[in-house]
This record gives sequence, structure tokens and C-alpha cells, in this order.
Amino acid sequence: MLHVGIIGASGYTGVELARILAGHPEIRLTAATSRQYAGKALAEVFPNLRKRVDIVCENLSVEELLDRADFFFAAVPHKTAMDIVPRLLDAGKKVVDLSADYRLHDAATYEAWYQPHSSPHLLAEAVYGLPELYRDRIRTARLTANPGCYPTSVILALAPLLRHGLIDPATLIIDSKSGTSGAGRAASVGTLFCEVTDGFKPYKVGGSHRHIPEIEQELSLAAGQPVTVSFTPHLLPISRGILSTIYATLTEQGRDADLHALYESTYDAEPFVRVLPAGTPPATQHVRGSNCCDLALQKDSRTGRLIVMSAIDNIVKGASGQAVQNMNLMNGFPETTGLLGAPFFP
Ligand SMILES: NC(=O)C1=CN([C@@H]2O[C@H](COP(=O)(O)OP(=O)(O)OC[C@H]3O[C@@H](n4cnc5c(N)ncnc54)[C@H](OP(=O)(O)O)[C@@H]3O)[C@@H](O)[C@H]2O)C=CC1
Ligand SMILES: CC(=O)N[C@@H](CCC(=O)OP(=O)(O)O)C(=O)O
Repeated sequence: MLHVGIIGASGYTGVELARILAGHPEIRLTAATSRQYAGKALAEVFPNLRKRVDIVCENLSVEELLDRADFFFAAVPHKTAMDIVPRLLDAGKKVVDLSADYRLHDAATYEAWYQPHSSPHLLAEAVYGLPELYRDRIRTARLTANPGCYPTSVILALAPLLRHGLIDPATLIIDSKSGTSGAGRAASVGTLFCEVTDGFKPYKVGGSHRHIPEIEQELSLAAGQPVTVSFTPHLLPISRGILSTIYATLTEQGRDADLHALYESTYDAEPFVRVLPAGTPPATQHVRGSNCCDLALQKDSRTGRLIVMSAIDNIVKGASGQAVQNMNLMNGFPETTGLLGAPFFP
């Protein structure tokens, strides 16, 4: 049994990790940290976990955590994980970090979008935790940087097209919509019921969202040339789900290609990526609660553009489910262990 700790167990990704791990036969949850709920059972904080998760939240220092588990999920805010992760690695632990702190390979880019990095030497070692792209490297990683939720939905949608030169990489327009759990559980005016319900709005318009460098890093690697994108996130009045609608101009080769067949062959063996039949758009309701990413493509022959659509559950494939997928790979467990539950519907 692998002994596992969740650092930041009282956040939305933390509780989702605990929920998924409750059905995982190869692990035992031996530590769950929270400062504000220290001393309370996690199942008292989150009643959905009653009779499924039997652990008490503790406010443990990194040093105290070392004796408690061999594998850790860091589910704390970005800019905070970098204070914790290096000390876990130094003690020989393996880590999946759900924050953005180790996702960017270039320290200057991280520092331009976040803050000075206190362990830039780990950026070269950390593996970007998108199994569909980096499975073999994740298997041997000590530190996996779990992707952001929007980047997961976008990169899975675009990588095959860029790899094969089927769209013009200078023409990418990404319109993504997220449920409010993407903003985390900490109280903020922007996610109050009255601010979100019965409405729909963009935010961080004009290239200021911090997922842009992460999306551009991975799309550039897929294209083999620098890619810049227009990315506009929107806040949906739902709790879970991301739907990305992406527009790109087809190259001549792309106009003639059978893109649906390309996607089917690219993702055929992937347990969590589902390419939908032509004419069937994806929906957040059809991936909710699951580690699935649903993809669909539609050529618009009138404009010469392609429309790619992608739906995930932001807390599962966009965070905790993907993190467990990475843990499975890093520990030699079957990759799908604990993750094969079908989406909830309705
Ligand atoms: N929500 C989502 O859809 C996604 C989130 N992520 C990333 O995952 C990470 C966690 O996100 P999420 O669960 O939504 O966030 P929440 O705000 O819901 O939870 C954050 C957790 O971290 C703990 N925490 C906060 N500050 C500190 C600190 N300084 N030291 C130690 N613990 C701290 C909190 O507990 P307490 O205050 O009690 O200690 C809480 O358990 C973030 O980096 C986020 O960017 C990634 C993809 C998607
Ligand atoms: C709706 C909402 O607020 N979403 C968050 C993204 C959450 C996420 O996945 O981002 P990180 O993992 O990089 O923190 C945002 O726009 O900042």
C-alpha cells in the first residue's frame, strides 16, 4: 500500500482527491492538511465523504509530513507550493503538484506571470503532467506538474492539429468557459451566488490570464515553432465543468485532411479522451464527475476555419483526476485505477 498525503485537503481539489482516492485499492490516505480545519475530520468538513474517508485534518509542517507518507499531492495555491515541494523531494518523496509553480519550463516566463521563483532549478526536472502527451516521462518523474484546468481542455483539443501542420498557428482564438469551482473554495466576492448565478461573463480579457504562457508553451512544443494565442476565459453559473470553443484557420493540408479520422486514431487508445461523432458537440453535463475529456471538430468550409470543442470537469480531468492518473503512472499502478467511474448525468 502506498501511503499518500494531501497537502491542502480542505480545498476543492483536495476534497476531490480524497473522494477519488477513497475508491483506490493501491493507496492509503495517511495525511490530510488544513490550517483552518485542523482537528476536524475531513468528512465533517465535507459530509459527502462520510463513511468513505476516515482521516482528520492536521496543520502539519513539511518536516512533520515526512514520516506520514511516501507520496504527496500538493493542492495549495500557486506561489505557496514552491515553499513545500522542494523539501518533500529532498526527503526522497514523490510529488504531484496541482499548482502552477512547476508547469512552466522557463523561470523568466514564470516570474513575468507570477512572482520570483525560489526553486527554479526544479523547472527543468518537473514533467508537465498531461499523460496523453508525456506518459513515459511521467512514469519516471519525481515531480509532476499537474496542468491547469483550461490548458488541459485546450492542449488536448489542439495538439494533434499543430503536430501535423493542419491549422495556421498564428490564428488561434480560444474561448473557454469555466464553472466557479475553478476559482477554489476561498471566499471571494466574485464567486458569491448573486455575482455568478443567472448570468455569464468574460474575465481577464485581452491576454492577461496566467494560463496563456502555459498554453503557449505546450502548443509551441506540439507545433515545433512559437505559437501565440488569443485566450478569453468566462465564468459560468455552474459548479463544475469547462467548455472550450477554439477557432483556427485551416492550412491547405488541413482543408483536405480527414481530421475526424486523425483524432480517432490519435486518441483511440486513450482511456479518458473521447472523440465524439461528427455533428455531436460536447457538453459539460456529459463529463461531470469523470476524468473524461470529450472532443469534437467541425470544419466551416465557408470561412476556411476549423472549430474544435472540448469539455472536461475542471476538478477531475482539469485537476484531481489527472493528478491521480499521474500518481498511478509514477508508481507503476494501472493508469486508470480509481478513475473509471462514468460521468454523473443528469
Ligand atoms: N479548482 C480547480 O478547478 C483547479 C485548481 N487547481 C490548482 O490546485 C490548487 C488548489 O486549488 P483549489 O483546491 O481550487 O484551492 P482552494 O482555495 O479551494 O484550496 C486551497 C487549499 O490549500 C490550503 N492552503 C491555502 N493556503 C495555504 C498555505 N499558505 N499553506 C498551506 N496550505 C494552504 C487551504 O487550506 P487551509 O487554508 O485550511 O490551510 C486549502 O486546503 C491551486 O494551486 C489551484 O490553482 C488546478 C486546476 C483546477
Ligand atoms: C473560474 C476560475 O477562476 N478559474 C481559475 C483557474 C483555475 C485553475 O485551474 O488554475 P490553476 O491550476 O492554474 O490555478 C482562474 O481563472 O484563475
